[in-house]
Amino acid sequence: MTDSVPFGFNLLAQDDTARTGVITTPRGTIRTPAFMPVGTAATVKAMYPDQVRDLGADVVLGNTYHLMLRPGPERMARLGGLHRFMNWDRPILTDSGGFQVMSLSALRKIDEQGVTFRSHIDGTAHHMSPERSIEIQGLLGSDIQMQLDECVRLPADHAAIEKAMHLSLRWAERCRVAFGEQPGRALFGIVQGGDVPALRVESARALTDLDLKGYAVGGLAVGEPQEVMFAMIETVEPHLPAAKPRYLMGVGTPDDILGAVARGIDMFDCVMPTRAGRHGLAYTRHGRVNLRNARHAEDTAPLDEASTCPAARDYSRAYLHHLVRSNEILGMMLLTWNNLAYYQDLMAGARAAIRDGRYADYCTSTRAGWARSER
Ligand SMILES: CNc1nc2c(CC[C@H]3O[C@@H](OC)[C@H](O)[C@@H]3O)c3nc(N)[nH]c(=O)c3cc2[nH]1
Repeated sequence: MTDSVPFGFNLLAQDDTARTGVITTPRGTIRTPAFMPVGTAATVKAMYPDQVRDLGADVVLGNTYHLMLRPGPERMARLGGLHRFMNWDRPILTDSGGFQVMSLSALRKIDEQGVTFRSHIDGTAHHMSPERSIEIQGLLGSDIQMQLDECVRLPADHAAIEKAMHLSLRWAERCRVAFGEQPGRALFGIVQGGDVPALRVESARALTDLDLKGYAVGGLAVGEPQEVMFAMIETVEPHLPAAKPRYLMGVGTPDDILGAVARGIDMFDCVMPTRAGRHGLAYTRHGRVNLRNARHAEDTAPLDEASTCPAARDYSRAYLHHLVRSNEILGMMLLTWNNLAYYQDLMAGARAAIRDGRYADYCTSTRAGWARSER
């Protein structure tokens, strides 16, 4: 990887508040709006890396919390870093680990210094400070690194949301110092503030003053209704620099993504397409299809004969139903492949529609296709 190519973002077109652009990194470009397949433990589950690339993904996610516990950051560095480890030579974005500590580990504590927790794998005690999170992401070789933050589950009281947002701001500053100057890599801040508009604006403005290379909207997709999520994006968007990428963490369904793109978001990650694939659920142009359902038992039609993805085009629903009912590994592989291909097709369609100034029509026709669902 060369640092000759600085991290950058070029806005190509806008359609109302929706944007399309290109993020440049030393390991390749990222077309936005972008969906980033989740590769938590150094693998996009049930997928080969070249399949992930071929279906159109420009970037995948790794996860600091999981990788710091296994195989460990120093070992990963000795092995040449995460890209070589997982045979993915394009950009990788890593989350900072705070969210997983709160959702996965036992016996955790948050204080000014950082998070203290016990591994959900072997119960060993760990401490992660903002500085250590940045050090770990550097040892992994991450191209886009996230600040350590405190994400509050909703609903929550105003005091708890404010306290976590202010702590996250102090941690953003410490991450910026620890990250230093790395031209080819990016540190993103994470806007917090729960469902309180004033706190959201305060967080966005303070992070913008740090002049980071990108901004995530965090603290959402944590149990709030979609309209609250959209309202918070609308609140924050005007206070984020237009020239920097915006990343909505952990989102979401195809409908969430269309709505968030319309409100100015550029990057998404979500376990939905991969996790649903492992549970027999297919995302298609015609809506969601539950292949476990007996009505597919003799349906010789594929999921989508018009798809370029072999998993959607070359296998009957009857066969997929059989694989899912038999809990066969190939069922998880084919449905994961189909779902990630569908998400990438959805993003490619959105990018083209924004370029052509017809994004509203694209959303209407895409949603109409889902309504014809449950074939
Ligand atoms: C699902 N909803 C949701 N996920 C979220 C994640 C994890 C995404 C990360 O969690 C992992 O997926 C579960 C992936 O590896 C991804 O990188 C968040 N991470 C941080 N640091 N801060 C947040 O405010 C935050 C909010 C989220 N809301």
